[in-house]
Amino acid sequence: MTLSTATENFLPAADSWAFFFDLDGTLAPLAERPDLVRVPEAMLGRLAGLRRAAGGALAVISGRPLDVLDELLRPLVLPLGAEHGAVIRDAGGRIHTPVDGSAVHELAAWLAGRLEGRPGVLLERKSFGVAVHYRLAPEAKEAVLAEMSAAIARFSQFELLPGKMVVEAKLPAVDKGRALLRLMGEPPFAGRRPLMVGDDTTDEAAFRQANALGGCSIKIGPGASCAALRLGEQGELEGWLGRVGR
Ligand SMILES: O=P(O)(O)OC[C@H]1O[C@H](O[C@H]2O[C@H](CO)[C@@H](O)[C@H](O)[C@H]2O)[C@H](O)[C@@H](O)[C@@H]1O
Repeated sequence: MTLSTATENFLPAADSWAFFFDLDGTLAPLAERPDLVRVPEAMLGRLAGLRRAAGGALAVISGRPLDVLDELLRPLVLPLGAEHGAVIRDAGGRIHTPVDGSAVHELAAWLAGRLEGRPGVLLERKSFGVAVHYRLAPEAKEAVLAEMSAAIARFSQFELLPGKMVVEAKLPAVDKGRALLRLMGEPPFAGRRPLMVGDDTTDEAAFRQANALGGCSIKIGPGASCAALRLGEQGELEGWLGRVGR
């Protein structure tokens, strides 16, 4: 039995599980630039159906900022762990920001100066961190890593988080595992078993947390992972969700 087959056969009951999804590479296919990403209509429909079946126990935990997530998930308004959990919107719509991100403006300005004039390297500013993308300039990977390491040495309240063709600076006190734990502490998530679905190294903390809480985790695509199950590629998720949401 392949791991994908094991996932096919894993159909968590919507009335006793809580569902957590990463966005880029999970709910939406990756794109050349962050602003080109769209969550397909069919996927939005699946999420809406599963949310109904799960009594609202469905959230997105992503590196993206909260306003961007709302835009990408429209018309759905979901509980969110945005910016890797630095910004949490609970099921009641209340926003929690558990960390102090005041140094981020200085960090972003410093990085912008260092990276200026590098073709294909994109700096994405967030409220609690900065992402530097090199998907359009893969040859710049080492230079981006060097600049980000220099940034962390200078702004030591931040740490590096490598992702897919991106290096991020984020606050150490936040990760997707803590975001999942926080959301699981309240209705309608509390008392259920968590399932986390993601595709990237940035999802590993949430996979670990979901497993530790007696739940499960699904990694999309190749690469080492602590996830319990696997889907071969992003395109497989929508069909699988259709079977779970029934
Ligand atoms: O936690 P996620 O929802 O997976 O977000 C992780 C980062 O995703 C975005 O970057 C990634 O997707 C881009 C669009 O497909 C792609 O161009 C880039 O190479 C990927 O790294 C987003 O821009 C970041 O803010 C997120 O942290």
